[in-house]
Amino acid sequence: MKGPVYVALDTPDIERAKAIASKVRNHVGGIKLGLEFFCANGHAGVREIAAIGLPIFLDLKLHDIPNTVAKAVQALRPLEPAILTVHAAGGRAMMEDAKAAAPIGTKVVAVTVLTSLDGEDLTAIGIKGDPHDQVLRLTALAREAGLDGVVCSGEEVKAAKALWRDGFFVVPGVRPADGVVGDQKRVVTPRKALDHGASILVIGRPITQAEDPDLAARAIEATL
Ligand SMILES: O=c1ccn([C@@H]2O[C@H](COP(=O)(O)O)[C@@H](O)[C@H]2O)c(=O)[nH]1
Repeated sequence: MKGPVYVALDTPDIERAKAIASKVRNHVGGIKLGLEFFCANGHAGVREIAAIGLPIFLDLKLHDIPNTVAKAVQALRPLEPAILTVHAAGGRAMMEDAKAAAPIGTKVVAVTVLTSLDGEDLTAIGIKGDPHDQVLRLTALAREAGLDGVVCSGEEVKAAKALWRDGFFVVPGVRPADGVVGDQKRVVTPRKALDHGASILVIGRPITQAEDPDLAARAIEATL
């Protein structure tokens, strides 16, 4: 695998996405495309970015009844993403059906607790316990459902990995030591996320909103 950083290209503007991808391509291991990009550009947009030659992580965080999610994954099959996300909160059957519908080479990973949420946010939506407990509960469920791994913050990845030695761990909410945190609440540095067991790091704004995205990607790479 190339470097562990997947750059999140969160923009509806395909030309901007292509420009950033081309600038940072030698200093990242892959490209993450999420809802903002996909809703604006669809399959054709994903294909254009994939033509740059880096693995594509399609972060659509699918969450619906099992049949609907399975059909959505089937519709995504021609894109053959390297990684695809569903929400673990969709339940075991939904995750099983998503995995069954995915292409053989696609890692299907489950979002546990969004890195933008803290304990208070969980209480507000009726989830007792802290993010750590909930991440471990959903990691165990994702493993039972036959998925490839989970998305969690760098604060939980060590414990999640202890539970699932050969799981694939995606860590967003990653900020360089002096980085702007923004809407993220459970944040660690790239180095710490890797030391604690992350398989890949998802980094968006610290790279994409930097004056020089290539320099920002290089600076992050140098800390790893
Ligand atoms: O729990 C999660 C799951 C996914 N994300 C996504 O990662 C990037 C993070 O972007 P930054 O600009 O580095 O904050 C973004 O695309 C999210 O949709 C996440 O942040 N947390």
